[in-house]
Order: sequence, then C-alpha cells, then structure tokens
Amino acid sequence: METVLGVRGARHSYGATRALDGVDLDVGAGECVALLGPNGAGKTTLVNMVVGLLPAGDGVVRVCGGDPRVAATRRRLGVVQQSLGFPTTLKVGELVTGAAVRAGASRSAAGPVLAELDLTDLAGRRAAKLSGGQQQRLQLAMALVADPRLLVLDEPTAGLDLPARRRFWRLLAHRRERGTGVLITTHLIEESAAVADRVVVLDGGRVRASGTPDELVARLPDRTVIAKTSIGRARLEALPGVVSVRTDGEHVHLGTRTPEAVLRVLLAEDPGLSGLRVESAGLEEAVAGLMNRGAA
Ligand SMILES: Nc1ncnc2c1ncn2[C@@H]1O[C@H](COP(=O)(O)OP(=O)(O)OP(=O)(O)O)[C@@H](O)[C@H]1O
Repeated sequence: METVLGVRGARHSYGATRALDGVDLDVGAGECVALLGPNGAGKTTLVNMVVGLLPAGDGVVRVCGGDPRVAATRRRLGVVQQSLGFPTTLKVGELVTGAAVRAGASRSAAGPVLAELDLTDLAGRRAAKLSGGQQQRLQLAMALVADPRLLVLDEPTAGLDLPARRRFWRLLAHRRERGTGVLITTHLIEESAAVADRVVVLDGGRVRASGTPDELVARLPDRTVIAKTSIGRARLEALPGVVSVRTDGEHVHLGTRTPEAVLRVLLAEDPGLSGLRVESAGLEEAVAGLMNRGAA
C-alpha cells in the first residue's frame, strides 16, 4: 500500500511541557487511522505537525513523500480543524471555489463537492449565516475540493447529530475507495471503531497502543465497578478480570469485562466494602485498559 503519511520520532515541547515524545505513525492510501486519546494527549500537536504548522523537532513528517511545511506538499492535504475558521463574510460557493484555486484545482471542482455535501442550495449564502453543522460541512467541502491524497480531520463530528455523523462516515468511505488516506482525531471510541481501519491510542505524548478496532475493543473494559475499599492497589490490580484501576477521592474505579466475578472477590475480601456501584465504562477506563495500566 502506498504511504500517504509517514511520521517518525515526532517530538515537541511547549516550554517545560513535553507534548509529543517520539511518535511514529503511518497512513496508507485509502486507509483511515483514528488518533484516540484523552485531553492533553498530544493529538492536536501531532495534527499541527502533519499539516505543516509545527516542526517535528528532530523527527520527520512526510506527506506523499514531501515536507508539509512546503506549499506544494500542502496542496495534497485536506484539513478540517476547529481552529481554522474562514472569512465569514464570504459566500459558501466563493469559499469552496477559492479553496479549489488555492490548491491548484480548477474552479469547476466546486460544483460536485457542494452537491456531495448537500450545500448546493446554500452556495449563495454567507458563511456567517450557516448553522454549526452546515459550517462543518462547508469546512469539509473546502478540504475535499482539490481531491487530497491525505485528509486530516480534527474532531470533525463534534456538534453533529447522529444522522449527520452517519452521512459523514459514508462520505469518508466513498473518498477512501478513491484512495484518499484519512487521519481523524476523536475522543469517541465508538466513532473510531465505526470508521477506522486502525486506531492509535496516544497519551502523554506517546503511542500507548495501536491495532484494529476489533483488537482494541477486545481489550476494553466495558463495566466499571466503583467502591470504597481497604484493599490495597497492588491486590486490586491483581484481581482476576480487572483491566484497569483508577482512584477518584475515596473511591476506586475498576475496569472489567466480568463485573460479577470482581464483585464476588471484593465482597469476600473486604467486609467493610461500601459505596458499591457498577456503571458502563467511560473513556478513562477504556484508555487506561488499553494502556494496560491504571490512570493515577
Ligand atoms: N500552545 C501551547 N502552549 C503550552 N502548552 C501547550 C500548548 N498547546 C498544547 N499544550 C500542552 O501540550 C500537551 C498536549 O496538548 P494537545 O493540545 O496536543 O493535546 P490534545 O490531545 O489535542 O488534547 P485535547 O483533546 O484536549 O484537544 C498538553 O499538556 C497541553 O497542555
């Protein structure tokens, strides 16, 4: 498979904060890779490197073999980032045509993309007058109009309702069939499982896990057992079926796929157990489970 994105040893610090600490990442033509991680994991920093806004430290970033800090390489890229924005006094059609021309495509590329994103009827409307979801579709139209080899999408479905999300995923699938590689960042495990061929879990500026969604989901805890207990952390980590251990004030949160078995052992080993409840596992447990360690 042709590689449209290659990242090797990417490193970046903001003052004393090490945001990325030696990250490797590849995206092949037609492949969708989801970058998953909690707040502050380093996702945005990595995306900024991929789109040429930040240098890669002593690492290397290549888009279709070129440096994304060079304009000719950036033309192969389509980007949707919350922070990008656009001049809201311009009309939808003008913005998409302008994006086509800037990326070296013909003005006539705008029409089909507007239609693909259901924006044809809004082409004459000022961008400022669009709803949040329509603005997101406009950003995507601008990113897609020059038929990029790599599409970089930073939290692209935040603010979209479920039908809009599904439409968006279908559109991505269509583009991927034509060979566009996709790098998508998300907080949502469900989303990454729905769209990605591979998921890369980033935390603390490092890749903690990667694999197909099925491989990762099989390692995810799906329930959290919460309790106040005098059982020590080392013992909790060793309990059969416990995938992650996290403390939250006086409570411990145990990520597991076998909550009944965990409950039986807890009740047997701690007569003073209290505050017991079982919930669906959230992202923190899931990511802690994926990383095979408890978040402190
Ligand atoms: N401009 C900046 N100045 C200083 N520190 C920064 C800056 N941008 C990010 N950081 C820090 O770098 C680390 C990585 O941040 P980054 O924004 O890349 O994470 P993220 O995974 O995108 O998080 P989120 O999901 O919250 O957007 C964090 O500790 C963050 O506080």
